[in-house]
Amino acid sequence: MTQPHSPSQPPIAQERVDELIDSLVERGWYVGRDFLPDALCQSLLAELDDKTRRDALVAAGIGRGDQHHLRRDIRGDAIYWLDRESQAQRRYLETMAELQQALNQALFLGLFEYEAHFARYPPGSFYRRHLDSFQGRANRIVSTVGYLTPDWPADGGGEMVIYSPDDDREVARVLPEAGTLVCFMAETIPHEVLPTHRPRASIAGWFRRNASLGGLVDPAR
Ligand SMILES: O=C(O)CCC(=O)C(=O)O
Ligand SMILES: [Fe+2]
Repeated sequence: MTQPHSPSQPPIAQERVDELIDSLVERGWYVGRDFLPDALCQSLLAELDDKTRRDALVAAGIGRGDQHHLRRDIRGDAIYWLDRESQAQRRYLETMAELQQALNQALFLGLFEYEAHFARYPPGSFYRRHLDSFQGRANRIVSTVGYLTPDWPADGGGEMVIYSPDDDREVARVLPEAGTLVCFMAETIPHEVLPTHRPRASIAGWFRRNASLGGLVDPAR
């Protein structure tokens, strides 16, 4: 019997990776439904639920380093940075490493690192429109968001809205349904999370290039 994700078997079909790359080139963003395996999403959600019960999540802030501060009027999620401690996390990170390799081969992006956190948005929370690359530190090159909550209803709120970088028009509205992966250029694609009506679980992550500032290597967070 074949294992659902045996190490020799790439978890994502090549056609899906090609589709993602084409869309990034054409539009700067990609939305893939059923991109992530169900069993993987279930394990990751169980892990996030467990961390939530154990109070291991921290309130998310904006900015990094000295500039980091809480702004509940801007974002209301709680996060946990991936630390490779579980099989499910390692599997997710392996999948992203494959994607990183494919992006580098196709687009010469020079991505060399990936950082990601679990995010839980409690009912009523949101993340206002923003770009993912911090000003003056253009080191987050490509963003990814993988959704973990199964059976998300059409009226559940919490959609991710993507805007055109050219004219600010809304170009996509994505239900945060388990298995969906969104990928976009971090420096140019404005996006937001609309207020959610139920607990919303995801993994947000960023492929980075190393940026050094004043001789210091940029810290990851
Ligand atoms: O969860 C999402 O849909 C997007 C989250 C986001 O934009 C972020 O964490 O930067
Ligand atoms: Fe974002």
